[in-house]
Amino acid sequence: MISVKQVSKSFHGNCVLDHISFEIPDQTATALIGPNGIGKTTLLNILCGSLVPDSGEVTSETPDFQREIFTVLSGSHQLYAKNTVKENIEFLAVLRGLSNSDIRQNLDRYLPSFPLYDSVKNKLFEELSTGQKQLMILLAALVTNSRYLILDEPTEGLDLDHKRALLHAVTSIRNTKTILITSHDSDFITSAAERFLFLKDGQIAVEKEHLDTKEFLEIYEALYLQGESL
Ligand SMILES: Nc1ncnc2c1ncn2[C@@H]1O[C@H](COP(=O)(O)OP(=O)(O)OP(=O)(O)O)[C@@H](O)[C@H]1O
Repeated sequence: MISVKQVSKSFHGNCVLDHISFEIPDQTATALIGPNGIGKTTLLNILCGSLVPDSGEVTSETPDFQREIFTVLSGSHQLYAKNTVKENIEFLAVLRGLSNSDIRQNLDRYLPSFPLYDSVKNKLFEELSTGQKQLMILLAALVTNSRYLILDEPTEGLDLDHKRALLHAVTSIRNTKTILITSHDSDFITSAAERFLFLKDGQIAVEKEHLDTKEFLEIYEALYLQGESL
C-alpha cells in the first residue's frame, strides 16, 4: 500500500494540492479522476518522487517503493527506439536484476494477456503504432516485476481494438499489482478501475468503489460541470 499523507503543492502561489491524504491499496486498480489542470500529473510526479511536495509525505511499508514504480506514459519514448521490442524488454529486465529464466518465466506468465507480442517482438520500437507501444510498455513493466504501475492517460490515441486489448491486460493483472490510472475515458476507466478518487480543490472530493459509466458521469457532472450536460 502507498499512503499519501497531508501532501500540499503550490506553483507560484497557486495551490494545486491542499493537504491531500489517501491510500492506494495493493492488488487493486485505483483511478484518479478530474478535469484538465486539476492536479493529477502533479500528484503522480510526487508519488514517483520526481517532484517534491511543499509539505506532507508519501510512504509505504515497502522500503524504497519509488524504485518499484513503473509509469506508463501515453505516446512516450520509454523504450529505446532503435532496439527491438524483445531487446528492450530483456534489457530493462536485466537492469532490474532479473535472470534469463526469470524473464522467460514472466513472459510465459504475461504473454496470454498480450497476444500482440509475438507479432511485434522483432520490430524496432520506433516501428510500432501508438497503441502497440502502450501495450508493449505495459508488458515491459510487468516482465520487470514492477510492483506499482502508474498508467497516465493510457488510452490516449488508441483505437477501439487496442483499447480493448489494454483493458483486457489491465483487468487480468489488477489483482496481482498495485495500479493507479488517470483517464478521461469514462468507459475505459469504469471497466479498468475498481476504486475511484475524484480530485477537487486540491483534495479527494469523492471516493467510490465499482462505478458503472452512468454513476461515474453523474458524479463527474455534479463535481465539475455545474449543470452543463455531458
Ligand atoms: N511546473 C509547473 N509550474 C507551474 N505550474 C504548474 C507546473 N506543473 C503544473 N502546474 C500547474 O498546476 C496545475 C495542475 O496541473 P497538472 O498537470 O497536475 O493537472 P492535470 O490534472 O494532470 O491536468 P491534465 O488532465 O491536463 O493532464 C495546472 O494549473 C498547471 O498549470
